[in-house]
Amino acid sequence: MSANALSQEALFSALRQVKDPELGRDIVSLNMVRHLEVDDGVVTVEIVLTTPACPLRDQIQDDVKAALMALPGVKEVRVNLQANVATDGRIRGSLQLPVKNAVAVASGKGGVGKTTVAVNLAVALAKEGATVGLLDADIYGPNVPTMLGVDRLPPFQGEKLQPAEAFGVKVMSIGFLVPQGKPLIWRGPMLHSAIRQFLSDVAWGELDYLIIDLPPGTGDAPLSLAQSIPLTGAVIVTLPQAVSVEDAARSLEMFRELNVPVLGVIENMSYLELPDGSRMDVFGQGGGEKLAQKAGVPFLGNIPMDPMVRVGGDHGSPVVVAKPDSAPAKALKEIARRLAAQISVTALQAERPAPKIEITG
Ligand SMILES: Nc1ncnc2c1ncn2[C@@H]1O[C@H](COP(=O)(O)OP(=O)(O)OP(=O)(O)O)[C@@H](O)[C@H]1O
Repeated sequence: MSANALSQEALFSALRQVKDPELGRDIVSLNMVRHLEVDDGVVTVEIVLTTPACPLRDQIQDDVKAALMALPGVKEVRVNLQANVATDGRIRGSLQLPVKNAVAVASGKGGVGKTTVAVNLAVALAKEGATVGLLDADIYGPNVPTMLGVDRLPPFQGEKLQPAEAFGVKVMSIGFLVPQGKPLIWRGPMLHSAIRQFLSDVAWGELDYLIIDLPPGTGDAPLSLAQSIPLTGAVIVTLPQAVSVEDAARSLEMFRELNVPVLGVIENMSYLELPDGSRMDVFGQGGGEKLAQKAGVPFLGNIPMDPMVRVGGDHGSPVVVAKPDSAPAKALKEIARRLAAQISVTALQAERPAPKIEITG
Protein backbone atom coordinates (compact mmCIF):
# COMPACT_ATOMS: atom_id res chain seq x y z
CA MET A 1 0.00 0.00 0.00
CA SER A 2 1.38 3.48 -0.81
CA ALA A 3 1.79 6.33 1.60
CA ASN A 4 -1.09 8.14 -0.13
CA ALA A 5 -3.44 5.54 1.21
CA LEU A 6 -2.76 6.75 4.74
CA SER A 7 -6.04 8.29 5.72
CA GLN A 8 -6.87 10.45 8.68
CA GLU A 9 -9.18 7.66 9.89
CA ALA A 10 -6.39 5.08 9.75
CA LEU A 11 -3.96 7.32 11.62
CA PHE A 12 -6.45 8.25 14.28
CA SER A 13 -7.71 4.74 14.77
CA ALA A 14 -4.07 3.65 15.28
CA LEU A 15 -3.54 6.47 17.79
CA ARG A 16 -6.74 5.47 19.58
CA GLN A 17 -4.97 2.21 20.46
CA VAL A 18 -2.53 4.19 22.58
CA LYS A 19 -3.73 4.68 26.13
CA ASP A 20 -2.38 7.10 28.68
CA PRO A 21 -1.70 4.51 31.38
CA GLU A 22 -2.39 6.94 34.20
CA LEU A 23 -5.50 8.51 32.79
CA GLY A 24 -6.73 5.12 31.58
CA ARG A 25 -8.07 6.52 28.31
CA ASP A 26 -6.80 6.74 24.77
CA ILE A 27 -4.71 9.75 23.76
CA VAL A 28 -7.15 10.86 21.05
CA SER A 29 -10.16 11.14 23.33
CA LEU A 30 -7.92 12.86 25.88
CA ASN A 31 -7.15 15.48 23.22
CA MET A 32 -3.42 14.86 23.50
CA VAL A 33 -2.90 14.63 19.72
CA ARG A 34 -2.58 18.22 18.63
CA HIS A 35 -0.80 18.15 15.29
CA LEU A 36 -0.40 15.40 12.78
CA GLU A 37 1.57 15.66 9.56
CA VAL A 38 2.23 13.00 6.96
CA ASP A 39 4.78 13.56 4.24
CA ASP A 40 5.73 10.69 1.99
CA GLY A 41 5.26 8.06 4.67
CA VAL A 42 6.96 10.09 7.39
CA VAL A 43 4.47 10.78 10.18
CA THR A 44 5.20 13.65 12.54
CA VAL A 45 2.88 13.82 15.48
CA GLU A 46 2.73 16.28 18.35
CA ILE A 47 1.55 14.80 21.62
CA VAL A 48 0.71 17.17 24.43
CA LEU A 49 0.94 15.52 27.83
CA THR A 50 -1.31 16.81 30.57
CA THR A 51 1.46 17.16 33.17
CA PRO A 52 4.91 18.59 32.46
CA ALA A 53 6.93 15.76 33.97
CA CYS A 54 4.80 12.80 33.11
CA PRO A 55 6.69 9.75 34.40
CA LEU A 56 5.20 7.64 31.60
CA ARG A 57 6.30 9.89 28.74
CA ASP A 58 8.74 7.31 27.35
CA GLN A 59 6.08 4.63 27.37
CA ILE A 60 3.57 6.90 25.62
CA GLN A 61 6.19 7.86 23.02
CA ASP A 62 7.07 4.19 22.36
CA ASP A 63 3.40 3.21 22.13
CA VAL A 64 2.66 6.01 19.64
CA LYS A 65 5.60 4.97 17.46
CA ALA A 66 4.60 1.30 17.57
CA ALA A 67 0.94 2.01 16.75
CA LEU A 68 1.76 4.21 13.75
CA MET A 69 4.61 2.07 12.44
CA ALA A 70 2.15 -0.83 12.28
CA LEU A 71 0.21 1.00 9.55
CA PRO A 72 1.06 -0.02 5.99
CA GLY A 73 2.88 2.82 4.21
CA VAL A 74 4.42 4.40 7.31
CA LYS A 75 8.21 4.57 6.94
CA GLU A 76 9.08 6.66 9.92
CA VAL A 77 7.39 8.19 12.97
CA ARG A 78 8.59 11.34 14.69
CA VAL A 79 7.00 12.12 18.02
CA ASN A 80 7.20 15.63 19.37
CA LEU A 81 6.30 15.51 23.08
CA GLN A 82 5.04 18.68 24.73
CA ALA A 83 3.35 19.28 28.06
CA ASN A 84 0.60 21.67 28.90
CA VAL A 85 -1.42 21.37 32.06
CA ALA A 86 -5.08 21.15 31.15
CA THR A 87 -7.58 23.71 32.38
CA ASP A 88 -11.28 24.24 32.00
CA GLY A 89 -10.51 27.96 31.76
CA ARG A 90 -13.08 28.96 34.34
CA ILE A 91 -10.71 30.70 36.76
CA ARG A 92 -9.20 32.81 34.01
CA GLY A 93 -12.69 33.51 32.72
CA SER A 94 -14.35 34.47 35.97
CA LEU A 95 -11.53 36.00 38.05
CA GLN A 96 -9.08 37.09 35.32
CA LEU A 97 -6.39 35.12 37.12
CA PRO A 98 -3.79 33.17 35.13
CA VAL A 99 -4.43 30.10 37.28
CA LYS A 100 -5.26 26.90 35.45
CA ASN A 101 -6.61 24.76 38.29
CA ALA A 102 -7.58 25.38 41.89
CA VAL A 103 -7.86 22.32 44.11
CA ALA A 104 -9.14 22.36 47.69
CA VAL A 105 -7.68 19.92 50.20
CA ALA A 106 -10.33 19.18 52.82
CA SER A 107 -11.05 16.84 55.68
CA GLY A 108 -13.97 16.06 57.93
CA LYS A 109 -11.98 15.93 61.14
CA GLY A 110 -9.08 18.00 62.39
CA GLY A 111 -5.64 16.51 62.85
CA VAL A 112 -5.85 13.89 60.10
CA GLY A 113 -2.84 15.33 58.26
CA LYS A 114 -4.68 17.51 55.75
CA THR A 115 -2.08 20.30 55.86
CA THR A 116 0.81 17.83 55.72
CA VAL A 117 -0.75 16.26 52.64
CA ALA A 118 -1.49 19.63 50.99
CA VAL A 119 2.09 20.84 51.54
CA ASN A 120 3.69 17.65 50.25
CA LEU A 121 1.39 17.44 47.23
CA ALA A 122 2.18 21.04 46.29
CA VAL A 123 5.94 20.44 46.59
CA ALA A 124 5.71 17.11 44.73
CA LEU A 125 3.83 18.74 41.84
CA ALA A 126 6.42 21.55 41.69
CA LYS A 127 9.21 18.96 41.62
CA GLU A 128 7.49 17.35 38.64
CA GLY A 129 7.93 20.63 36.79
CA ALA A 130 4.52 22.26 37.30
CA THR A 131 4.04 25.84 38.48
CA VAL A 132 2.33 25.59 41.84
CA GLY A 133 0.84 27.92 44.45
CA LEU A 134 -0.29 26.95 47.93
CA LEU A 135 -2.93 29.01 49.69
CA ASP A 136 -3.28 28.30 53.39
CA ALA A 137 -6.89 29.16 54.18
CA ASP A 138 -6.95 27.20 57.44
CA ILE A 139 -8.07 29.98 59.75
CA TYR A 140 -8.04 27.72 62.80
CA GLY A 141 -4.50 26.47 62.35
CA PRO A 142 -2.48 28.16 59.59
CA ASN A 143 0.46 25.73 59.77
CA VAL A 144 1.68 25.94 56.18
CA PRO A 145 4.43 28.54 56.92
CA THR A 146 5.90 26.28 59.65
CA MET A 147 5.71 23.20 57.47
CA LEU A 148 7.52 25.00 54.64
CA GLY A 149 9.97 26.86 56.88
CA VAL A 150 8.92 30.38 55.83
CA ASP A 151 7.84 32.93 58.40
CA ARG A 152 7.25 36.09 56.43
CA LEU A 153 6.27 37.51 53.09
CA PRO A 154 8.76 39.27 50.83
CA PRO A 155 8.64 43.09 50.94
CA PHE A 156 5.58 44.68 49.39
CA GLN A 157 6.13 45.52 45.72
CA GLY A 158 3.79 47.21 43.33
CA GLU A 159 0.09 46.87 43.97
CA LYS A 160 -0.09 43.27 45.06
CA LEU A 161 1.19 41.16 47.93
CA GLN A 162 4.15 39.04 46.87
CA PRO A 163 3.75 35.41 47.93
CA ALA A 164 6.59 33.72 49.80
CA GLU A 165 8.40 30.96 47.95
CA ALA A 166 9.59 27.59 49.28
CA PHE A 167 10.70 24.47 47.43
CA GLY A 168 9.50 26.00 44.16
CA VAL A 169 5.99 26.66 45.53
CA LYS A 170 4.46 30.13 45.88
CA VAL A 171 2.93 30.37 49.32
CA MET A 172 0.35 32.63 50.93
CA SER A 173 -1.08 32.05 54.38
CA ILE A 174 -3.42 33.76 56.77
CA GLY A 175 -0.62 32.96 59.25
CA PHE A 176 1.62 35.62 57.61
CA LEU A 177 -0.90 38.34 58.32
CA VAL A 178 -1.76 37.79 61.98
CA PRO A 179 0.51 37.85 65.06
CA GLN A 180 1.69 34.37 66.02
CA GLY A 181 -0.32 32.64 68.72
CA LYS A 182 -3.36 34.92 68.31
CA PRO A 183 -6.63 33.14 67.61
CA LEU A 184 -8.51 34.06 64.46
CA ILE A 185 -12.19 34.51 65.07
CA TRP A 186 -13.68 35.00 61.65
CA ARG A 187 -17.17 34.45 60.40
CA GLY A 188 -18.46 33.85 56.92
CA PRO A 189 -18.46 37.33 55.31
CA MET A 190 -14.97 38.20 56.61
CA LEU A 191 -13.64 34.91 55.45
CA HIS A 192 -15.33 35.30 52.10
CA SER A 193 -13.63 38.65 51.48
CA ALA A 194 -10.30 37.33 52.83
CA ILE A 195 -10.36 34.42 50.40
CA ARG A 196 -11.25 36.69 47.51
CA GLN A 197 -8.39 39.01 48.48
CA PHE A 198 -5.98 36.12 48.67
CA LEU A 199 -6.90 35.36 45.10
CA SER A 200 -7.05 38.84 43.64
CA ASP A 201 -4.52 40.82 45.73
CA VAL A 202 -1.65 38.33 45.63
CA ALA A 203 0.82 38.31 42.75
CA TRP A 204 0.47 34.57 42.07
CA GLY A 205 1.54 34.85 38.45
CA GLU A 206 0.83 31.96 36.09
CA LEU A 207 0.01 28.76 37.95
CA ASP A 208 -0.77 25.26 36.75
CA TYR A 209 -2.13 24.32 40.17
CA LEU A 210 -3.28 26.39 43.12
CA ILE A 211 -3.62 24.05 46.09
CA ILE A 212 -5.84 25.40 48.86
CA ASP A 213 -5.56 24.06 52.40
CA LEU A 214 -8.98 24.43 54.03
CA PRO A 215 -9.89 24.31 57.69
CA PRO A 216 -11.37 20.93 58.67
CA GLY A 217 -15.10 20.34 58.62
CA THR A 218 -18.07 21.62 56.72
CA GLY A 219 -18.27 25.18 58.02
CA ASP A 220 -18.13 28.65 56.48
CA ALA A 221 -14.68 28.32 54.94
CA PRO A 222 -15.32 25.64 52.30
CA LEU A 223 -18.65 27.25 51.55
CA SER A 224 -17.06 30.68 51.03
CA LEU A 225 -14.29 29.17 48.98
CA ALA A 226 -16.61 27.26 46.66
CA GLN A 227 -18.54 30.49 46.12
CA SER A 228 -15.40 32.59 45.59
CA ILE A 229 -13.54 30.54 43.01
CA PRO A 230 -14.51 27.97 40.40
CA LEU A 231 -12.65 25.04 41.92
CA THR A 232 -11.46 22.32 39.57
CA GLY A 233 -12.21 19.98 42.44
CA ALA A 234 -11.61 18.94 46.01
CA VAL A 235 -9.67 16.09 47.58
CA ILE A 236 -10.69 14.61 50.90
CA VAL A 237 -8.10 13.43 53.43
CA THR A 238 -9.14 10.89 56.05
CA LEU A 239 -7.71 8.39 58.49
CA PRO A 240 -8.77 4.75 58.02
CA GLN A 241 -10.84 4.81 61.23
CA ALA A 242 -14.64 4.85 61.18
CA VAL A 243 -15.22 8.21 62.90
CA SER A 244 -12.80 9.99 60.60
CA VAL A 245 -14.40 8.36 57.56
CA GLU A 246 -17.90 9.38 58.69
CA ASP A 247 -16.84 13.03 58.92
CA ALA A 248 -14.95 12.77 55.63
CA ALA A 249 -18.13 11.46 54.01
CA ARG A 250 -19.97 14.59 55.20
CA SER A 251 -17.26 16.79 53.75
CA LEU A 252 -17.39 14.89 50.46
CA GLU A 253 -21.17 15.26 50.29
CA MET A 254 -20.90 18.98 50.98
CA PHE A 255 -18.63 19.50 47.96
CA ARG A 256 -21.04 17.52 45.82
CA GLU A 257 -23.90 19.69 46.93
CA LEU A 258 -21.82 22.73 46.01
CA ASN A 259 -21.24 21.19 42.56
CA VAL A 260 -17.50 20.90 43.17
CA PRO A 261 -16.13 17.69 41.63
CA VAL A 262 -14.51 15.38 44.17
CA LEU A 263 -11.18 14.39 42.63
CA GLY A 264 -10.54 11.62 45.12
CA VAL A 265 -9.97 10.39 48.65
CA ILE A 266 -6.55 10.13 50.30
CA GLU A 267 -6.05 7.93 53.34
CA ASN A 268 -3.36 9.16 55.73
CA MET A 269 -1.68 7.30 58.60
CA SER A 270 -2.83 4.01 57.07
CA TYR A 271 -0.37 1.85 58.99
CA LEU A 272 2.85 1.98 60.94
CA GLU A 273 5.72 -0.16 59.76
CA LEU A 274 7.40 -1.87 62.73
CA PRO A 275 11.15 -2.59 62.93
CA ASP A 276 10.53 -6.27 62.09
CA GLY A 277 8.84 -5.22 58.82
CA SER A 278 5.30 -6.05 59.97
CA ARG A 279 2.54 -3.45 59.84
CA MET A 280 0.43 -2.15 62.67
CA ASP A 281 -2.99 -0.76 61.72
CA VAL A 282 -3.06 2.00 64.33
CA PHE A 283 -6.27 3.57 63.06
CA GLY A 284 -7.95 0.51 61.53
CA GLN A 285 -7.82 -0.50 57.92
CA GLY A 286 -9.20 0.40 54.52
CA GLY A 287 -11.67 3.14 55.54
CA GLY A 288 -10.48 5.61 52.90
CA GLU A 289 -10.73 3.17 50.06
CA LYS A 290 -14.19 2.04 51.17
CA LEU A 291 -15.34 5.66 51.32
CA ALA A 292 -14.06 6.29 47.79
CA GLN A 293 -15.78 3.17 46.50
CA LYS A 294 -19.06 4.00 48.18
CA ALA A 295 -19.00 7.56 46.85
CA GLY A 296 -17.89 6.44 43.38
CA VAL A 297 -14.79 8.67 43.37
CA PRO A 298 -11.14 7.69 42.79
CA PHE A 299 -9.06 6.44 45.68
CA LEU A 300 -5.79 8.33 45.26
CA GLY A 301 -3.75 6.23 47.68
CA ASN A 302 -2.65 5.75 51.25
CA ILE A 303 0.23 7.22 53.22
CA PRO A 304 1.88 5.30 56.03
CA MET A 305 2.38 6.77 59.45
CA ASP A 306 6.03 7.63 59.87
CA PRO A 307 7.84 9.92 62.31
CA MET A 308 9.79 11.31 59.33
CA VAL A 309 6.59 12.95 58.11
CA ARG A 310 6.09 14.73 61.42
CA VAL A 311 9.75 15.72 61.69
CA GLY A 312 9.70 17.11 58.13
CA GLY A 313 6.62 19.18 58.98
CA ASP A 314 8.02 20.52 62.23
CA HIS A 315 11.33 21.49 60.62
CA GLY A 316 9.94 23.12 57.53
CA SER A 317 11.29 20.45 55.25
CA PRO A 318 8.50 18.36 53.68
CA VAL A 319 9.21 14.63 53.55
CA VAL A 320 9.01 14.53 49.72
CA VAL A 321 12.20 16.62 49.63
CA ALA A 322 13.79 15.72 52.99
CA LYS A 323 13.47 11.93 52.53
CA PRO A 324 12.39 11.43 48.93
CA ASP A 325 13.03 7.67 48.96
CA SER A 326 11.10 6.94 52.15
CA ALA A 327 7.80 5.05 51.99
CA PRO A 328 5.61 8.08 52.88
CA ALA A 329 7.43 10.29 50.34
CA LYS A 330 6.99 7.71 47.58
CA ALA A 331 3.31 7.38 48.47
CA LEU A 332 2.83 11.15 48.40
CA LYS A 333 4.59 11.51 45.03
CA GLU A 334 2.45 8.74 43.58
CA ILE A 335 -0.69 10.41 44.94
CA ALA A 336 0.42 13.76 43.45
CA ARG A 337 0.67 12.11 40.01
CA ARG A 338 -2.73 10.46 40.36
CA LEU A 339 -4.20 13.76 41.49
CA ALA A 340 -2.66 15.55 38.50
CA ALA A 341 -4.21 12.91 36.26
CA GLN A 342 -7.63 13.39 37.85
CA ILE A 343 -7.33 17.16 37.49
CA SER A 344 -6.52 16.65 33.82
CA VAL A 345 -9.49 14.35 33.27
CA THR A 346 -11.84 16.80 34.99
CA ALA A 347 -10.45 19.82 33.14
CA LEU A 348 -10.32 18.04 29.78
CA GLN A 349 -13.98 17.15 29.98
CA ALA A 350 -14.62 20.86 29.53
CA GLU A 351 -11.78 21.85 27.18
CA ARG A 352 -11.68 20.24 23.74
CA PRO A 353 -10.08 22.19 20.89
CA ALA A 354 -9.90 20.22 17.66
CA PRO A 355 -6.51 18.85 16.56
CA LYS A 356 -4.76 20.36 13.51
CA ILE A 357 -4.23 17.80 10.78
CA GLU A 358 -2.19 18.05 7.57
CA ILE A 359 -1.84 15.16 5.14
CA THR A 360 0.29 16.21 2.21
CA GLY A 361 1.62 13.06 0.69
N1 LIG B 1 1.67 10.18 57.72
C1 LIG B 1 2.02 10.76 58.86
N2 LIG B 1 2.89 10.16 59.71
C2 LIG B 1 3.25 10.75 60.88
N3 LIG B 1 2.79 11.94 61.29
C3 LIG B 1 1.91 12.59 60.49
C4 LIG B 1 1.49 12.04 59.24
N4 LIG B 1 0.63 12.92 58.67
C5 LIG B 1 0.53 13.97 59.51
N5 LIG B 1 1.29 13.77 60.61
C6 LIG B 1 1.42 14.65 61.79
O1 LIG B 1 0.12 14.75 62.37
C7 LIG B 1 -0.08 16.06 62.90
C8 LIG B 1 -1.35 16.66 62.28
O2 LIG B 1 -1.09 16.90 60.90
P1 LIG B 1 -1.67 18.17 60.15
O3 LIG B 1 -1.43 19.42 60.92
O4 LIG B 1 -1.18 18.09 58.77
O5 LIG B 1 -3.21 17.81 60.23
P2 LIG B 1 -4.47 18.69 59.78
O6 LIG B 1 -5.51 17.71 59.40
O7 LIG B 1 -4.10 19.70 58.79
O8 LIG B 1 -4.82 19.38 61.13
P3 LIG B 1 -5.77 20.69 61.36
O9 LIG B 1 -7.02 20.13 61.88
O10 LIG B 1 -5.01 21.46 62.40
O11 LIG B 1 -5.92 21.43 60.09
C9 LIG B 1 1.17 16.85 62.58
O12 LIG B 1 1.99 16.79 63.70
C10 LIG B 1 1.82 16.07 61.44
O13 LIG B 1 3.22 16.20 61.41
